[in-house]
Amino acid sequence: MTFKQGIFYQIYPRSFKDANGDGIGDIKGIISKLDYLLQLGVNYIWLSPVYASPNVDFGYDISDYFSINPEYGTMADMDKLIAEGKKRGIYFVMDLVMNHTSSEHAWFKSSLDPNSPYRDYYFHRPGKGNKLPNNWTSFFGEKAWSKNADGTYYLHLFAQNQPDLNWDHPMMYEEFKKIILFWLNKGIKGFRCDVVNVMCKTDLENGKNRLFLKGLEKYQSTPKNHMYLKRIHKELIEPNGAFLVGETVMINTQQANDLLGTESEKELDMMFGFEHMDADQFLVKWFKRKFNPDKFNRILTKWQLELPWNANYFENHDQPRSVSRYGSLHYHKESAKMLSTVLLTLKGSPFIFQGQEIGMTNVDYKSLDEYMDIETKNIWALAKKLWIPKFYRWHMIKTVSRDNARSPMQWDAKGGFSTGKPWLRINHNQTIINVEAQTDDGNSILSYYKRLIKIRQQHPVLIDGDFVPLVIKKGVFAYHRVLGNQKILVVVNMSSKYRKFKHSMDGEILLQNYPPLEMKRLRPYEARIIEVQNDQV
Ligand SMILES: O=C(CO)[C@@H](O)[C@H](O)[C@H](O)CO[C@H]1O[C@H](CO)[C@@H](O)[C@H](O)[C@H]1O
Ligand SMILES: [Ca+2]
Repeated sequence: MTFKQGIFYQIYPRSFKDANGDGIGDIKGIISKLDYLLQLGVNYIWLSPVYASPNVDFGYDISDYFSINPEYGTMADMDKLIAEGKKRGIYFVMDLVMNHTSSEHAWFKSSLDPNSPYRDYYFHRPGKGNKLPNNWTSFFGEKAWSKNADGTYYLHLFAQNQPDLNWDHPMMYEEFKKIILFWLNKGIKGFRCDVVNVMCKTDLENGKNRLFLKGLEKYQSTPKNHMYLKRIHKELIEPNGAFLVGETVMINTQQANDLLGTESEKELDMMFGFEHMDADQFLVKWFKRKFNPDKFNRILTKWQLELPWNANYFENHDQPRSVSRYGSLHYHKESAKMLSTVLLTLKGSPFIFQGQEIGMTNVDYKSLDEYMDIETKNIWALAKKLWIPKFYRWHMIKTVSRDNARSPMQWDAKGGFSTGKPWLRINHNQTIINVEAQTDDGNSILSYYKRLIKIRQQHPVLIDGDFVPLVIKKGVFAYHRVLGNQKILVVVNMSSKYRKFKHSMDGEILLQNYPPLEMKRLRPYEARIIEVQNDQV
């Protein structure tokens, strides 16, 4: 099973399954659900960080890359998880954070001493007069520098507890070589590389004036970044038959192709782009605009046509739930199935985020203290400072907060996630949206995902076929996948209105999310996968 043939499933361990009743998901909980993932048809699990961490950014602030966060279990549990997965033909992709560590990491603690050999593992710099070393701002809407006790400052593109690593330091590659080989030797098959295209800084001079992410041009996909990715892929990944999927922010298709490298000098094997995620925002994600499906589908089509292979996703632990964002709660089942139809028939590796397979929605929290995400709390405070009225601040976090994705998995109607009090409240709609209710219901979203994954595995055209656009109009999105004499037509309606579709839909219907009906019009959020005659060959 190559990464190109596999179905990927992302687990956010803190919210997946709690096995010891402390309200926090853990590795034993994941082991207990491997058969569920096997039945769903999953081949690879991307595991968000389980390393030791003070949890300021819930794992994306790593204090020790060689040990497991005790809340999630032990290294023995991790070895068992990998072994139990292997028994079922399910392999693991670890999350690798190379841009920053936790400020609790031994390297950083030691680096606070100016004479420490670790001093230049980070960017400790003196201020300029009473000013910060430069004007850069962080991804979490703060200044990108924080003060050390000795009056100097250190750089952090994310939270102040996530100091950036200095990849100009000759030891940095050696350190991550040890980390990568440690986990590859444990039998994992690949890495999801966190914000992997911001980790090398050309210099620390002031950045151009821009509303958000001042300094971006100083660290986005720099030449040194490309050099390190080539080296990691050639010296560590290829010799171990592994692969890299990169989280690559703020890039266009040209920059994406550069980050794929070349046949002889590979960098990333695939990556998560963000252009489709930005289709429903003004400037930044906090200012939402009405979802325009045609804009969304034009962006998807561009990436389908301009990249040889994509890592396709509509959800992850940083994004709101797709059925709430791109679908409809009124047509909950139909729209969740429609979105999955596109996700699993686009060219590239499909990534399903935990709970997406049952149509989990954005959370129904009523007050700020129900939210746990540092970025959400930062933005609330920043918006308050900017005099944004309370009703709109509330609208911002309700629609955009990352906690929309992180509420505990809904296994059954009354708390299958944990016997204890969950670390983050479960959505009250677990009474109707849960795995147990959908498992034996042939018409459920879960059953649809299972059939869809089978169809994908049985039709090589859906894996290796060319993507041939046909229609993007008024919410209708249609395209062919073509491989030799195999040809499949995918037609979906991403709107709540009935829509005309004038092209032929003759052929064998492999799957649809509505009962069959001889009709030229598409019903709200309708989706059809049709095997058609390939009259071109
Ligand atoms: O959610 C975002 C900002 O609003 C994204 O830009 C996100 O910060 C960015 O995609 C990087 O995300 C990754 O690195 C972060 C820092 O490690 C971590 O908080 C995210 O969870 C992770 O996916
Ligand atoms: Ca637990």
